[in-house]
Amino acid sequence: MLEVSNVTLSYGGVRAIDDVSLTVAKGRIVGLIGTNGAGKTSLFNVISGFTRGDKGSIRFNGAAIENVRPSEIAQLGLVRTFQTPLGFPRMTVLENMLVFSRADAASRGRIFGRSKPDGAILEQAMATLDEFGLASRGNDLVQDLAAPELKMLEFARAMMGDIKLLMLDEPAAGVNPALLENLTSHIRSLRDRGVTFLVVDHNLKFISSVCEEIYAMADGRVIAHGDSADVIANPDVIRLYVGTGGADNSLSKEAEA
Ligand SMILES: Nc1ncnc2c1ncn2[C@@H]1O[C@H](COP(=O)(O)OP(=O)(O)OP(=O)(O)O)[C@@H](O)[C@H]1O
Repeated sequence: MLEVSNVTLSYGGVRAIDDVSLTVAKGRIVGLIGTNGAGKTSLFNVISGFTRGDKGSIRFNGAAIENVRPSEIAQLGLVRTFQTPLGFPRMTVLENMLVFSRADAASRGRIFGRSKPDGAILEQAMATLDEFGLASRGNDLVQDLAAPELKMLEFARAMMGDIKLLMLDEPAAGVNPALLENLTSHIRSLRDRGVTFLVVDHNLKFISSVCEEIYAMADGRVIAHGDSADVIANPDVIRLYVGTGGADNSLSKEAEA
């Protein structure tokens, strides 16, 4: 579904991505780990079109997307979230859902000062909010949401389009254990409904429990790839995390277990 081949990106003298190749097969939940500055977000930015790589190719369902704009990439069904959830803080939760809907402006209705939103779109938005525990927040302003609710909204909003591949950037950051379980079950159920995932996170316990396959990056390069359990137990990966005291240290504990 997603094929990243030999992608390189430099910021001045810093090589943020150094000849990275990565594949995400349809229906998989793939993790991407690495300590701070490893190049994970830069890679997300290049895949989703927000940053143009210096070299390399990216194909999504067979189509070359390395020179395609983010909005067009999203329309192809490749959607990403951000470390800091984006949104329209002075609009309501429901309006934010409608903005992200794939429907045309007329169907999205009153957010553009026109008629009421199309019933089917509204129904989809309400059902999705309900699924993500935000049903009672529909009429509240996004600026009044608590951080975990904002995370859930970002996830819910992404579901308003016809998503094929969802790239999650640190979904577990700042999320309490109960919500994390909730998030994990959302990811699994969406996968069962046909969504493929690429997930970046520092919480290795979360990543290794939700992902079947992991890529590990360091200094812009892929240093390990394989089944989650194998990558978590990989000596280079352990050295990286133990050496920096990075992430939540669950890596070393899991590897020892
Ligand atoms: N806009 C930028 N300008 C200059 N350097 C940048 C820029 N964005 C990233 N970098 C550098 O590129 C390297 C990779 O950064 P990146 O944010 O992709 O890493 P990361 O693995 O996502 O880290 P984190 O886990 O902290 O988010 C780092 O050395 C970083 O300082």
